[in-house]
Amino acid sequence: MSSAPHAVPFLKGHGTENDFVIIPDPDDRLPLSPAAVARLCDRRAGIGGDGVLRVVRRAVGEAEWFMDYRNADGSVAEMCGNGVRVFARYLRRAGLVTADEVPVGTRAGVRRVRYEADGSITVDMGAAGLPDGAEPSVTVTVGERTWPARHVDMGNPHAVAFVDRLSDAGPLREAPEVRPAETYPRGTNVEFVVDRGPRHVALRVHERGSGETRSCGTGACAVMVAAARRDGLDPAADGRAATYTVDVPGGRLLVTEAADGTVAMTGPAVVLAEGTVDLGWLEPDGDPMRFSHVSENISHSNG
Ligand SMILES: N[C@@H](CCC[C@H](N)C(=O)O)C(=O)O
Repeated sequence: MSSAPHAVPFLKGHGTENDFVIIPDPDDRLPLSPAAVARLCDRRAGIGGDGVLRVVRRAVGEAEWFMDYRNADGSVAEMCGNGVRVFARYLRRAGLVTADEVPVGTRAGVRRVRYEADGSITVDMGAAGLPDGAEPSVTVTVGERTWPARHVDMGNPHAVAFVDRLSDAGPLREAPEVRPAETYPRGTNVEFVVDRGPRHVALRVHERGSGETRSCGTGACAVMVAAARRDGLDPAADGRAATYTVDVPGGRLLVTEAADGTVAMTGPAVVLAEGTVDLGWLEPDGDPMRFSHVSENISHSNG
C-alpha cells in the first residue's frame, strides 16, 4: 500500500563550494530522519550535498529563524559557518528578511549575519574556545604520519594541525585518527593547514559526518585562531584585532578575531537551483525518494 508522493520544495546552494540542500519548512512539519537526510545528500541517488539546512520558523533568543543543520550522513551538528551564510542568502532571496542584518538561531546559539554591499555575507561566529589552552594538546594521524594539533571549539569541535604540504594528508578517504579520543566524545572535524604568507593560510578539512569537503566555515575560524596563537597574537589580550585570509579548496574566506574575542567570517553564499522532491518516508513500502521536478537557475542569485 502506498500513499501519494509528497512533494516538498528544496533549493541547492553553496558557500565556497561547501554545498547544501535547503529544505524550507517554516511550520516545522518535516523533522527529517537521518536516513532521509543521507538520501537527500547522496550524490548519485539523491540531490547531493555536504549537508542539509532545514529552515524553520522557531524563536531562539532574538532570532525568528532556526537553522536545523545536518551532516551528509544524517548526524546533527551544532553549527555550520558556510551553512549559516547560505541559510541567510535563502532568507533574503525568499523575501523573509529585508534588513541588512538577521540573527539566526543555531544549536550553538544565535549568530548575527550581515549582508555586505559587495554581495558577501559576514557572520559573527562568537568567541573561539581553546578548551586545552593555546598549545597543541592532541595528535592527528593519517596513515603513517602524525602531527600535533590544537583543540579549538567554534560551537562545534575542531582539531587543527599545521603541516608542510596540504598533500601530506593524502586522499583523506577516512576520518583521521585523533588522540586522545576522549578529547572529542562526539567526534571532530580535522583541519590541515599550511602558510601562504603573512596572516594568510590555506586548509584542507575532513568534516565529521561529511568526509573531506571543499570548505568549512567553522573550520576556517578555528584555523585562524590556531594560526594567530601560533603567531603570538591574542586579540583579547593584545587589545588589537587580527585578520587572516583563509584559502579553502573551494575559495577564500576572511576571518577576523576582534579585540573583544569574537570571530567574524566573511565569504560568498550562493543559491543556484530549486525544485521539488518527493519524500517517500510518507510511503511505507515506496521508493524512499523520487524526483518530480528540478529546475535550475544557473545565474547566481546573490541578491
Ligand atoms: N561545513 C560546516 C561544518 C558542518 C558541521 C561539521 N561537519 C560538524 O559535524 O561539526 C561549516 O562550514 O562550518
